[in-house]
Order: sequence, then C-alpha cells, then structure tokens
Amino acid sequence: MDKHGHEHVIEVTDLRRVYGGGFEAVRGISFSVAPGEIFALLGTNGAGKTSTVELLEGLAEPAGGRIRVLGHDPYRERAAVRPRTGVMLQEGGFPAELTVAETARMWAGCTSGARPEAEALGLVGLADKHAVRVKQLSGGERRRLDLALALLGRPEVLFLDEPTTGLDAEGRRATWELVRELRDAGTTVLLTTHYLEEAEDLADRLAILHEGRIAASGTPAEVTAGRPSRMSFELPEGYFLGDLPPLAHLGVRAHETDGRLVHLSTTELQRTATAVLTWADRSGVPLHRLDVRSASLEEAFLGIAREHGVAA
Ligand SMILES: Nc1ncnc2c1ncn2[C@@H]1O[C@H](COP(=O)(O)OP(=O)(O)OP(=O)(O)O)[C@@H](O)[C@H]1O
Repeated sequence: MDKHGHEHVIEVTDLRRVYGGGFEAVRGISFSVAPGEIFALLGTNGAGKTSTVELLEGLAEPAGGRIRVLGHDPYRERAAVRPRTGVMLQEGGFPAELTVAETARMWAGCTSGARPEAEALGLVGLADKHAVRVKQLSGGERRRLDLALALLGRPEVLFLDEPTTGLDAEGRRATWELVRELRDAGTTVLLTTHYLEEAEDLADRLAILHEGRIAASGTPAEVTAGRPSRMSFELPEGYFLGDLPPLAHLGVRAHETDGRLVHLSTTELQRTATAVLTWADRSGVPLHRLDVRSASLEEAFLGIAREHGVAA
C-alpha cells in the first residue's frame, strides 16, 4: 500500500538473481511503484538493471525475494500478468524481411484486445513507415517500432528497457512526451536508462543500482538533495584563483583549475555565484565560459560511483 491507500502496481522485496556460474547480479533490492507512476532504474554498466527488469517481466525465476506485479507473481502466474503488461526489451529481434505494418499485425495477432496497428504506429511516429521493411529502418526507428509493439495491448504496466538508446534528440523528446501521456492516462511505467537527463526529466521516482544493490532512491529532488552544485568560468590572463573572495566562506567544498578554467563545487550556489559575479563586476573582470548549475542527478550518480570506487 502507498501513503494514499492504493495498492502498489509493482512490489519488489529483497529480490535476488544468481546466474549459472554463481554470480549474484541482483543482491537483495526492494522498491515499489504506485499506479500511474514512472519509475526509473539507473545504474552503472552491469549494475543489474536488465537482470531486474527480466525478473519483473517474469522471464526468469528469482533466486530469492518476492515480486508482485498487479498483485501476481510474474513468473509463476505469467498467464495472469502477461496480457496486462507491455514489454520493450533491449533487443527487439524482428524478422528483417517483414514490413513495419506486417510486424505490427503479426504481433497484434498474439495480443488480446490489441489496439489497431495503425494507431500504435501513429503513437510512435511511424505511420508513414508502414510499408518499409524492418531491415531498412534506422536504429532509432527500430526502437520506436519496439515501443509501438509494447503498446499494442493497451498495457496497464509498461516495462521499457533503455527505450531511447539510439534515438536522436528529437526522437528522445517525442518518446518522453508519449511516455508522459501514457502515464497521465493511468499507465504505470518502469524504465531503465543510461541517460540521467531522461530520468531527471521523466521519472516520478527512481533508484540508482550499483553492483546489484540500491545505492540511492526517491524522487529526483530527493536523490540530488545534499549533492554539491557547480560553477565554472575562465579567468582572464593575469588573474588567479587567489584574487577571488575567500572561497571557504562561500560554501565552496572543492575547487579545481584546468589551465585558466576554474571549477567550483559548492553547497551554497547562490552565495558562491553572487560573490564571484560581484567580484568580477567590481573588478571589471570578464568571466568567459561562465556555467552555473545546481545539483543534478549526474552529480548524484557520479558521487555514488566515486564513493564506491568506480571510474565514472
Ligand atoms: N546470463 C548471464 N550469466 C552470467 N552473468 C550474467 C548474465 N547476464 C548478465 N550477467 C552479469 O550480471 C551483471 C548485471 O548485468 P545486467 O545486464 O543486469 O546489467 P545492466 O545494469 O543492465 O547493465 P548495462 O547498463 O550494461 O546494460 C553483469 O555483471 C553481467 O555481466
């Protein structure tokens, strides 16, 4: 149950996955996803995202722990869960010779209560590609076809494994917009992504996985809270870091110089930025390449990787 008294659509408790050779890829993770929520699983390469999503989709049996999707065990009660979920795997693997429309029709034939193929293709912006063979689609268009197929059964729960990998910036934004619309219409979405911006922009809540464990979780704001913000600028010839106001009094935790470029890491961005800009203004110093950014998911992600000794 969540705080509003709703049943969770996805509930994961102390989940474990161990591969054949004895390698423990998922080491006791717990999280839940509420109805109509977008939940993102982030993580370094090999953190266990795909291993987890496959368990949620019922494709393998967990080595330990418990999963409930729409109140059912997705592995043991696959027949009850599968028709109500849509799955977009990392590798679609469609017959290359079929056209887009034929692929959608074939898929619709295996899907109960499928929406019209043209509607699904239209949702992902592939309507004008219906007569094109799958092998002729670009990488990004194939990803969009994957998504169209996942949407055919009007799923209540959508699993998206790296849905925007290979898409250009416009395609990525269009997919985010579509995922948001689906969420607003009540679909619950669990996605994995390598794009921190995607999680920041799209996810209502997220978990950062690291070596099979959850290193941080919450809303994007909760996960970034307490992480330092960044300010950087280029000092002109003849000026040095020591010319600036004393940084330690401004919440600056760390500073680095890279040639003339100065990077400050601060817990009090407004004070730091005000002091530096006031100093520059009063001293008549032009600050080139000025960049000020508040704590982001990227900062949290890199911080977690650093704390765990991973080169990020
Ligand atoms: N079939 C398998 N047998 C043995 N080990 C595996 C198998 N599949 C995955 N692994 C290992 O499990 C770990 C987690 O892999 P997984 O694919 O879940 O990570 P991921 O977070 O999705 O990574 P990526 O971001 O690189 O896609 C990795 O160390 C991987 O090598």
